[in-house]
Amino acid sequence: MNNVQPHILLSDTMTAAKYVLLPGDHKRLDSVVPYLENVEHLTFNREFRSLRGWYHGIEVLVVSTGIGGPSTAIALHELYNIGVRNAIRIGSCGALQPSLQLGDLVLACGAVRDEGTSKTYMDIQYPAVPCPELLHHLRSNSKKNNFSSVTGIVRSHDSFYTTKEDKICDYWSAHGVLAADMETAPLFVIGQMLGMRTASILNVVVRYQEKVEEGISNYVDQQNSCLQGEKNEIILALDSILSDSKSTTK
Ligand SMILES: O=P(O)(O)O[C@H]1O[C@H](CO)[C@@H](O)[C@H]1O
Ligand SMILES: O=c1cc[nH]c(=O)[nH]1
Repeated sequence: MNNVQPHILLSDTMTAAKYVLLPGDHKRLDSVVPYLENVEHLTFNREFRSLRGWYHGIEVLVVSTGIGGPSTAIALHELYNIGVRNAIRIGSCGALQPSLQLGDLVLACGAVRDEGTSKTYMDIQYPAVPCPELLHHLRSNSKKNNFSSVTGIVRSHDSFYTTKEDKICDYWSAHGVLAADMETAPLFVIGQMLGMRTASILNVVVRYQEKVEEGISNYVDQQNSCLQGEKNEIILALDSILSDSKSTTK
């Protein structure tokens, strides 16, 4: 069967992986390479770049989703079509709480659906939540590795530069939301609808009330502890895949 998917350009003849890591930025694939064996770079079309490798004998795909819900939804559908059933986002985020430091990891136990993509799939009453077993593995492996992480609700959004951003962030901060990204809510909702197990790890790259452009520029320039956070989230995702593959409860 030749089922090459139109955007990610992968087919089920190219990989038998059941697990995928999903960074937004395609450059983050290079940071995953040192942790995998026998890495093969597969495809690169639009924002979707892919590679596969092995972690302790488990085949793992890594596919970038680009920025935001629509491209993430496309990647998820096409990954489902080639047999992938477990997706862990390895993303970046802006903190919504002053206690969060650069490089801390946020493990999402739910996401505010403040974006358009998940709403086109499912009524807003439907919760955006991860697979409980995958979240459990993230939490226990974070503890084992001694990573600085916190579990809580995140907010997924569609905008960066409206005049209302500060107000919106303060509102969700006051209601205990930990951090903001753009893909976690659609990942959780659409994953659930497809029958895929999902989880999301977010590396803090912008402090609460810091200018978002400055935080992201520093991350892009690889100037700060965000890079350690990025390494930690990759190790955490891979160790959790290993735990999950050994688990009898899935
Ligand atoms: O670094 P990634 O994984 O792309 O995640 C975050 O960074 C992008 C914005 O700069 C958005 O995609 C947001 O969710
Ligand atoms: O504030 C931020 C920072 C990174 N990514 C986001 O989505 N928001």
